[in-house]
Amino acid sequence: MAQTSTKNSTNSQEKSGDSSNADTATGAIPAGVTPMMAQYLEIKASYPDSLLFYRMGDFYELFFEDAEKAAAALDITLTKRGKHQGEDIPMAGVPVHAAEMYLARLIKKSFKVAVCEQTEDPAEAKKRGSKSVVRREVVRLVTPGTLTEDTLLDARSHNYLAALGRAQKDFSVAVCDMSTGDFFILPTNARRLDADLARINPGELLVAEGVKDEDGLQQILFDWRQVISELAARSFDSNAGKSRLESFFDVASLDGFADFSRADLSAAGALIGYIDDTQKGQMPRLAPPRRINSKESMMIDATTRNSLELIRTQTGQTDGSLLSVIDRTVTGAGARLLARRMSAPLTSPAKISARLDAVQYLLERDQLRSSIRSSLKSCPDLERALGRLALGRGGPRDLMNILLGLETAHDLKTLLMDVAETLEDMPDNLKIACTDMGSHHGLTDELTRALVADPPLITRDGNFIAAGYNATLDDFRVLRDESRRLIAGLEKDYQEETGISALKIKHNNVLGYHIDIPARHADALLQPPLNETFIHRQTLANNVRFSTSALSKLAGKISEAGDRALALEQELFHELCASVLRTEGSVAIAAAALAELDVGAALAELAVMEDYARPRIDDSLAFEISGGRHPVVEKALKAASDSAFVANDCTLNPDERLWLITGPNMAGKSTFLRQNALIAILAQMGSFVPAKSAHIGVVDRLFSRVGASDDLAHGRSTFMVEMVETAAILNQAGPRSLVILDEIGRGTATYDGLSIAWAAVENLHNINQSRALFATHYHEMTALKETLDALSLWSMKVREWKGDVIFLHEVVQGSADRSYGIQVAKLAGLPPRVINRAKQVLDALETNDKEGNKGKLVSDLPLFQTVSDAPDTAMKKSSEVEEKLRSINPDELTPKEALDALYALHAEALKNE
Ligand SMILES: Nc1ncnc2c1ncn2[C@@H]1O[C@H](COP(=O)(O)OP(=O)(O)OP(=O)(O)O)[C@@H](O)[C@H]1O
Repeated sequence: MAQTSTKNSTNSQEKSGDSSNADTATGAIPAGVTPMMAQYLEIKASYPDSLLFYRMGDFYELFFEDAEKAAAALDITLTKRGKHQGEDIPMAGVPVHAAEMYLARLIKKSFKVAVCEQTEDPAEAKKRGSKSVVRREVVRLVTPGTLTEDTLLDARSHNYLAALGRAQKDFSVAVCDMSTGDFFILPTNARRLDADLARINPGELLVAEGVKDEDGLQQILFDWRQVISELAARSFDSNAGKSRLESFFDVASLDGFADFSRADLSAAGALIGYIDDTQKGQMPRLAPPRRINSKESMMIDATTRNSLELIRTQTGQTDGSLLSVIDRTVTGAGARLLARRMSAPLTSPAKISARLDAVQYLLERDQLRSSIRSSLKSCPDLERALGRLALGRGGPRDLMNILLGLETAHDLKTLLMDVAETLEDMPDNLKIACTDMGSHHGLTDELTRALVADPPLITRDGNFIAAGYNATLDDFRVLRDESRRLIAGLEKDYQEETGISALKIKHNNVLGYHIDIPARHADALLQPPLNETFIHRQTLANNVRFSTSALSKLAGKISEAGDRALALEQELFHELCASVLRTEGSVAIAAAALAELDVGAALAELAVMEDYARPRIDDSLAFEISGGRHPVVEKALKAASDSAFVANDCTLNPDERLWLITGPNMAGKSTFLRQNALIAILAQMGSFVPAKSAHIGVVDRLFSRVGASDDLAHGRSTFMVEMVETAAILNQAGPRSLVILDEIGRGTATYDGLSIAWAAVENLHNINQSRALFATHYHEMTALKETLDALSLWSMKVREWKGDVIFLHEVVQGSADRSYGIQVAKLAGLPPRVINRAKQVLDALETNDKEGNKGKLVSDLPLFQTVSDAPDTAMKKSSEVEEKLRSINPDELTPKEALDALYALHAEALKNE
């Protein structure tokens, strides 16, 4: 709803919108500018790139260009408010109580919003003079990477703020999630940067001014242009960064955390500086920075992630991605951890096995797994509640969430310890989780005593501290409640005294407590003797209102008791927050342990429900998948109750590490290629895999190029995109890599395409020596078998039946003899005329090819020959139907005969299909 009113504005001068030249706290004002507008312009000048939400009473108002942008983005009314230098001031406004919703929409559209609040009481401003303006300050800059509110965030994914630092040739990306406190630093280099950014997938990326236009970086950063915020180069100074980190973590040296490079310090310093700027000094809780060695995880570049549809599909949906299909987590934190693991599969067999051990343990214990999952289901988001409390944006419900989360941790720890004979029986990761869930009795006891069962979201109205927790609060409340009882008594007394049983004591915001009687009884109270007690306040159409000194006294007591109770509750709230934050480190560790358990139990559940097997991961170069399946395609087939998914083996051992796969379109090549890449990712992230068995020598880099499309934003054609991506693979892949290539060279002339594909396979085989799957339509390439030892030929099995093709989706040894392109085109519904013509062309091409006489083709197949000389049967038949139709005279037919004729024609038409 459009909101344009300025009701409840706080200061008469602000409302007037006149062009007085009065002085303000902000200094001299140019002629024709109101004091309020002068204040606005001064604040706005510091935030040129943000929309300024300027607080006016119950509204945030936007002016000038900001108003125009916000009105268009939010679909709210654009109106005018006063004049500035003779021109109307465009204005739009949003109510404060609904501001979060509007903020969410603006942030989604990549705006930044500076929230400017009134920071003094209007009464104070008035003391400075009737024309003074209420002091206002920007209290927060809301940007895509600095969100903490549940309403602005997706519970199941991280929202990362990242900063790209650099020192000479070294790069580093510092990353944090302000809502959870996660903080890590990823050293990288120009070659890995693309993959590392894709792994992080930041909601906002901070870079130094000008960096995004530099050669080499331009291409990589182009994909992130929507989320880039440019900062002055000095924000990335590594010395300043070091000091900032030391002061943020309150340490004399950072050595205790890790050995940070200059690039790390540059990135992390810019990140902390930006948080400080946007949060106006109200800093979030951040875990000490972990320095991650990117070699510890499988390198997967942006194109590969995109083509494999890991977290999102190529159209940007979460539904239909690998993550959506395997995610059985029951908490937001668990879902975020699972996504993190999928984004960065491990490369250490020992660490992978440790994760798999935990999954297996929970897989073998149905009862334990189900108890863990049902207890986690009702567990609130401990990490985010803690994050909000640390930022001073939390409320009583967040305290309750901390309590419930810690109680769940305690229950789960007990559950796990009960099941295991000794702690030693448990796999290491679960043992660590048990320890991490810790013991927080002191805090949970305190919170249990302090909080009511269902506390409100915010502290404003009080009533969240339980009775019995604080004696003084209890006293205030008794007083408050007692006074209420006294009001009821007073009402009764006055009814008796006046003889008016309709007399009521009511409360409203204008008069406070007052006596309300129907107008017909009013006279008695307006005359002696009652008018000595009852003081007239207000006459309405049907009611008259009075006050008395006794009532005013009582009201004063009530309000005082209420105010004091509220103030005390707020104080207690801050004390409780402080207690939580004193142990924030261990609460955060417990939260992480809960997420770990959720992921372990979810992957175990997945393995049981979907019949996944535990993969064997080691340092060899093996890749042996037996009975592998594609989890997403399998699910889609199940949902459509279509035919069952056909499982396939894949063995890329050193002596046959490159599979060349031929077969028609639609036969399942892409599915097969992708499923093997997905199995490698699932295995190395520590999940069981959709296969009968899997033995994988750790894959350090995964490359996938499956189908390309135009990249208009980059100004690249399909073929160019394909070549850029292929170049990246051939330049970077090594023996530990897994490469998936589908139909390289398709986008250009046949012989060019074939030559490129040919050379690419030779390079993969001889130079890269990677484990690779290469699908192609070029049957000529099967000749490579003669020269490349480790290449083996495979094809997709199909069966021909009455001229149609049936896909068996089975990968079999050998090469395909034909493409079946025309049969597939027929299945796709190309008109029979075109299919028949294509068959003719194909026959002619094949004959001429055999005779080595391509030039003859054009003369054999003049353009319109088919239509004139050899009208295709389908066309001829439809003429017969037409002729029959023409011979019918509808006027002469009985209804029965008409129906019979219709059936006959229909049957004829079917025959012609
Ligand atoms: N193993 C399988 N079992 C059952 N159905 C399958 C299997 N593999 C693929 N399919 C089905 O066949 C369809 C086509 O598969 P896919 O896209 O992999 O074929 P393709 O050979 O790569 O075709 P194109 O060359 O046109 O891309 C899939 O959408 C799926 O419905």
